[in-house]
Amino acid sequence: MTVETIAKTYLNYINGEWVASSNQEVDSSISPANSKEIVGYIQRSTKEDLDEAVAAAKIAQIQWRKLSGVTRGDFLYKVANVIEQNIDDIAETMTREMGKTFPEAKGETARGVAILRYYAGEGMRKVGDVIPSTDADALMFTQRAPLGVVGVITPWNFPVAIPIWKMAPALVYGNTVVIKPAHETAVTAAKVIKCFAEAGLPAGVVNMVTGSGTIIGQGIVDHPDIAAITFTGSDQVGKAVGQGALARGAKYQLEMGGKNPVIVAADADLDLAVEATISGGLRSTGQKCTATSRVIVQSAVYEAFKEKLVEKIAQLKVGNGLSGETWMGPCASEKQLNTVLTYIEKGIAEGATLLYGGQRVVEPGLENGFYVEPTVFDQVTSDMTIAQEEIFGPVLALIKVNTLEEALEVANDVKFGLSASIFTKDIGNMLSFIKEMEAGLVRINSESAGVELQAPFGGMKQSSSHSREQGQAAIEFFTSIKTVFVKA
Ligand SMILES: NC(=O)C1=CN([C@@H]2O[C@H](COP(=O)(O)OP(=O)(O)OC[C@H]3O[C@@H](n4cnc5c(N)ncnc54)[C@H](O)[C@@H]3O)[C@@H](O)[C@H]2O)C=CC1
Ligand SMILES: O=C(O)CCC(=O)C(=O)O
Repeated sequence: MTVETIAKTYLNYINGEWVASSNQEVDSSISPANSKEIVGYIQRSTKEDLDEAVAAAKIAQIQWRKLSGVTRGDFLYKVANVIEQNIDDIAETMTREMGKTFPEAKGETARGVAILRYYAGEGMRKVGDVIPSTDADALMFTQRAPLGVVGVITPWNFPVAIPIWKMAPALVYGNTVVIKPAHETAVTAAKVIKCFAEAGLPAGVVNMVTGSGTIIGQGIVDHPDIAAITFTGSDQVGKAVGQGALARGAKYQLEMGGKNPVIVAADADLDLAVEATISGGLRSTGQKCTATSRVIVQSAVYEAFKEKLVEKIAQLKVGNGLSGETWMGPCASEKQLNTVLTYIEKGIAEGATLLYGGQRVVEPGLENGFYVEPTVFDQVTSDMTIAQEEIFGPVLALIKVNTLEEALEVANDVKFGLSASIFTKDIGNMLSFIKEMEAGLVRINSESAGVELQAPFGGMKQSSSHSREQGQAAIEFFTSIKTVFVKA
């Protein structure tokens, strides 16, 4: 039976008003824990809706940029407070809509609050430098100017934190925003945008248009009045977004895939390494761009590590993320489940040994959800598809190496370079890893996932557009530098 009675319809937010799409069409957002459950109806918007949102953002920017950073920051403090008041509802919606467990969803929402407060404070920090001029009578300094309207295109895996870590800096530096959230998590996004509305932001400063990637996402890429685009999502779409933006001279920032390794050195604390591999690889059902997916283990401890890993994984409870007993929820969508199952089949076909899991979970109560077992492959080699491509699911590939040099070679043998971690007690190993590892985040004795909001976040190689988000790094994308020369 389809549970439709509680499903509400969520509207676009344009110029301070909640409005239906111009074609009156909606899509249902279903729960991955039970595909019969409709979480809500969301607008299947048109190019005209996007045009309206961009026009509103463009007009609103004229006044918004004139406010002081402190005043803009004050609005963000208010948004943070409203989200905090609604944290349980937002987190529960996130769990119902994309499947991650309620504690993870609540943690992510709290992280959104902290990000807002961080960037609210940013409104009081310096926005330029004084630089000595060769002319002793002149004053030369830099000033940060906003870009204009920023288009924000976000994925479903962090439906609260990612929109906020893009919107908060965009706003505090004087830009206005049009966001197109992932369609899979548009109800959660609408609840977040409602908090921006309740905080009293002026009309047009934040606008949300839901819809397909090909119409609304592509519309943002092509729109002449959108000055900059910030994107997180797949490698393939990200590259197309970058090309489209470049073609019309818009600024762009891309965060895309990862194929993150953990190296377990012969001297590692194996219990710690096992915990971190499980947490980094399987939390959020492996659907993080920072998730651990390759586990590169020195031969001296390979068998012992493997045994401990499988023993712990066997204890993980898969189920509905709203149940207190659940450790791992479903994949976020049927498409994602099928992607994961296809990669598992490829792993087997290419000769890896399936050590644990590998099956869809269809036990009573879960048969209508997109559940898959946590999965471990043994005897993986670096050339296999499961060791090269981003799976975005709870699949770990164990790779045996003899030396640390070999471990680093394998760790770097992918096109991505987002996050990497090593477990070792040896300072020499740590220093080699920090120096040689081609990744934007290198972590010692800690899992590959988990980003601190006050530090730069982004990848090397093909994981990003070589830019960084979050912390102080955000100012580089969301502003332009003016060099000012004043001669009295
Ligand atoms: N790095 C990350 O955090 C993420 C990576 N992924 C990877 O991507 C794979 C596919 O997931 P999807 O949700 O399909 O990612 P996607 O890249 O298709 O979607 C990300 C965002 O881009 C939008 N989009 C789609 N087509 C577009 C276009 N032509 N122009 C502009 N925007 C467009 C989507 O509507 C969504 O808002 C996953 O299996 C995973 O490997 C997915 C989500 C997040
Ligand atoms: O590891 C994290 O907390 C952030 C991951 C992330 O940014 C992503 O998956 O898109």
